[in-house]
Amino acid sequence: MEYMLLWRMLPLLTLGASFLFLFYFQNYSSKQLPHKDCSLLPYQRYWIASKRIVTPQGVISGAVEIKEGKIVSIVKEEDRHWNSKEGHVVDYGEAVVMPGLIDVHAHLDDPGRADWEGFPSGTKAAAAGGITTLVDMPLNNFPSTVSQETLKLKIEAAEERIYVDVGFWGGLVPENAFNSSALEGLLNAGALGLKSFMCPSGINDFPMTNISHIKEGLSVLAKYRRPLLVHAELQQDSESHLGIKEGSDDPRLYSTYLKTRPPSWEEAAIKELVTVTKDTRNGGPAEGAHLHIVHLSDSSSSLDLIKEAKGGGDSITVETCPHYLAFSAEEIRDGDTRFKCSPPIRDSANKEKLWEALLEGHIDVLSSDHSPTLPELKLLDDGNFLKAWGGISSLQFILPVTWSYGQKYGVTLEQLALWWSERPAKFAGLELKGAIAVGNHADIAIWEPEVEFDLNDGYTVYLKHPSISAYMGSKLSGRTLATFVRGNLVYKKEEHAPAACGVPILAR
Ligand SMILES: NC(=O)NC(NC(N)=O)C(=O)[O-]
Ligand SMILES: [Zn+2]
Ligand SMILES: [Zn+2]
Repeated sequence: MEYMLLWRMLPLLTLGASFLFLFYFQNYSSKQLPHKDCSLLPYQRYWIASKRIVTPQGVISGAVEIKEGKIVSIVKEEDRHWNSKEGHVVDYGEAVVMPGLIDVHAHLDDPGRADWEGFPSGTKAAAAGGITTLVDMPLNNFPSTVSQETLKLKIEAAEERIYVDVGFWGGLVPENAFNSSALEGLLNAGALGLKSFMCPSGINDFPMTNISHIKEGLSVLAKYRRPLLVHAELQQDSESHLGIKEGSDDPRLYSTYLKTRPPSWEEAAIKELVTVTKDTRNGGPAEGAHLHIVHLSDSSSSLDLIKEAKGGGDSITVETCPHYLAFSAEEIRDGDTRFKCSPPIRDSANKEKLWEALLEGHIDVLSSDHSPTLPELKLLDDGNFLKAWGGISSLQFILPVTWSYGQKYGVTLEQLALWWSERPAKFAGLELKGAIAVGNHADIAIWEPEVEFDLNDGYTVYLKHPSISAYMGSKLSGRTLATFVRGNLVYKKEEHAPAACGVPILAR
């Protein structure tokens, strides 16, 4: 009897199921397909033409065909038939068409301290600077991103509030380091890798790790083939930082701050790190894991240790930031705490050696380490370097800064693409990003290297607190004309697309 009833109900059940399917599918696809407010260009299929397109095979004159967010063909000028092909052509003339920048180290402070930066302002600034993907750091937001649950808060906070794509690093802290299921939960939830500090981070709910925590972290990451990023400064109790005398050393002098964090701190941290990166070698117990040293400042002994580890087959990379390449300690004016960061900006000889290492390929990638705060916490009036918040605000300017300060060293467009797109994409595991190549996301920055501008009050800065940026007041060259994220024109000459259509990037 019951059996008969089931048979009679079957058509009804099938109908119900198909409605459910249709409903789900429509919802799903409406989320996936960009709506018209995502882009300032009303085409799904079009060409971007220019005399200077930066591809992994070199700079070409020609056009890039984009269809539904992806690059579907790249045609050289001499093969002129793209002209006759269907589709709208946006001709940028002499402007440079480059892969969008990928910044693997940015603190957007959202949720919890969105008044320091926040997803909307941070990603608008990114788009205005030619950045198409950011990887957000797990600290300075509150709570810190150290668990599956807190990563979920990040993803929720990003929803419909990001103008470029954003991935997330999770935090490796003493609380989760020996708890592999907690770490796996965080990695399964989509963290692209983990980040830890070997010195106090300045954030209470993000305590520092020691080398045993780091070794444990690497062993879990090995299974996922994802990286561990480390802030490598290890406090040395000896001479230096205790050497400054309260009262006699003026806290408004940059040199006073410099003494508190000598290069020996970086060297000591890296010395410990390379004892565990041996495990990442082929056949080693943590093969598959990777260690990445963030924001290297010391270009002497610290760098030598990294080179040696690389030479031995350790899976290790290192980044530096535009501020270490642009500024030197001698130029920082008394009380100008906009320049305070850790590790500190060192002397000009150190800077020259950093450039050399970058040009020779010993430094792998560049990142902003955009780490803003409230202007009050920068103590600009006081100018006390010892008490001010450490962190440089730079996100919108990283391309013109690298380009402008790189002129002296003959930096090429291909090198910019390597340091800011190709290698960061590979390092963060972003398979469809980082190069203008067929099949990749159409993440593209259009900019004019020769156009100079003054970063003064008349310049439109999208960062929440422009006044704390160390670059305000400088003259730079390289203006962003337009930025495309997965084919959406998200930024064009001081205008953003009405809707925030960046997506969270989650590792699988
Ligand atoms: N809590 C921070 O954002 N710290 C940052 N501060 C800097 N770099 O001065 C960093 O990345 O270490
Ligand atoms: Zn750091
Ligand atoms: Zn940082």
